Amino acid sequence: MNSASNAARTAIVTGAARGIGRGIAERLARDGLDVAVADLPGMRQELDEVAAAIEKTGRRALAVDTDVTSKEQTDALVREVAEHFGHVDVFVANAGIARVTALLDTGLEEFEQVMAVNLRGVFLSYQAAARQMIAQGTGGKIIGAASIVAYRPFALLGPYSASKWGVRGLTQAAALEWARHGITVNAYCPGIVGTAMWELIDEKLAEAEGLDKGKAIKKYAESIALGRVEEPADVASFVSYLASPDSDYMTGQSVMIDGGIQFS
Ligand SMILES: NC(=O)C1=CN([C@@H]2O[C@H](COP(=O)(O)OP(=O)(O)OC[C@H]3O[C@@H](n4cnc5c(N)ncnc54)[C@H](O)[C@@H]3O)[C@@H](O)[C@H]2O)C=CC1
Ligand SMILES: CC(=O)C(C)=O
Repeated sequence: MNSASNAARTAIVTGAARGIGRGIAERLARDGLDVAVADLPGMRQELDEVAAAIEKTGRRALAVDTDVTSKEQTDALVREVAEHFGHVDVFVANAGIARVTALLDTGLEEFEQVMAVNLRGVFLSYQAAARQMIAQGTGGKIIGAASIVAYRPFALLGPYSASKWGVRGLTQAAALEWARHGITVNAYCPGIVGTAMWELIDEKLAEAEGLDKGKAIKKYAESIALGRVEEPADVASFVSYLASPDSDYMTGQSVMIDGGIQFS
């Protein structure tokens, strides 16, 4: 990697107002990067709190309202960060949504909502980040949010699983095409992380399986070899590696970080 040399390296993290994205943003700041955090306008208060937490580490922060399903907004995010920090070295396309739905009951609108955020959003993010990094001539690190369901589906997460398989494919294609620019592209595949997303999944799965609230996540967590539900910090420490020069010889990979649910 040949990142911008004298200035601090910089990162953009989408879906950073809470959960895994917040964990990644704060971890990258502790690693010494200046970090721009992006999320939907409705998450502005939480996003400002994350920016304040980043500044407490001594690094610079920037909060930008961004809907990653919009090409205009995703391009504007990268442009604003490049103008503010001078360069973009790391882009973490973390934003995602989950919908719990049986395939036969899934309407087209719901299917397209999931694809719009989880796959189109990652495509637009990868594209905007790569264009900036190529223009800089510095190389860079592009990192996407996949999931263990990119390798094996969970019941009632069909469209979500398909979107994450898509992220795996996109990550491989981008890695191939952009290697000559010194850009590596990898994705992380968490398992069962205790965030707002799994609160929603638990509620819906419990409803579908006739279980009490909190019981579905408990049941699924029994398959975790390490015996505990994953935390955002577990994902963030792996993303810290992907964002660092230590991972310079790794590209095109979508790697399980799941406490041992799925062995590859
Ligand atoms: N929680 C889990 O168990 C797992 C999560 N993942 C993936 O990790 C990523 C983060 O997940 P969590 O933190 O658990 O979810 P979360 O629901 O807690 O946070 C997701 C964030 O993304 C933001 N977001 C949603 N749509 C957006 C859009 N169109 N534009 C910009 N931001 C948007 C939300 O406002 C929220 O702040 C997602 O891509 C998810 O699919 C993957 C595997 C497991
Ligand atoms: C939300 C998600 O990706 C899983 C595997 O739970």
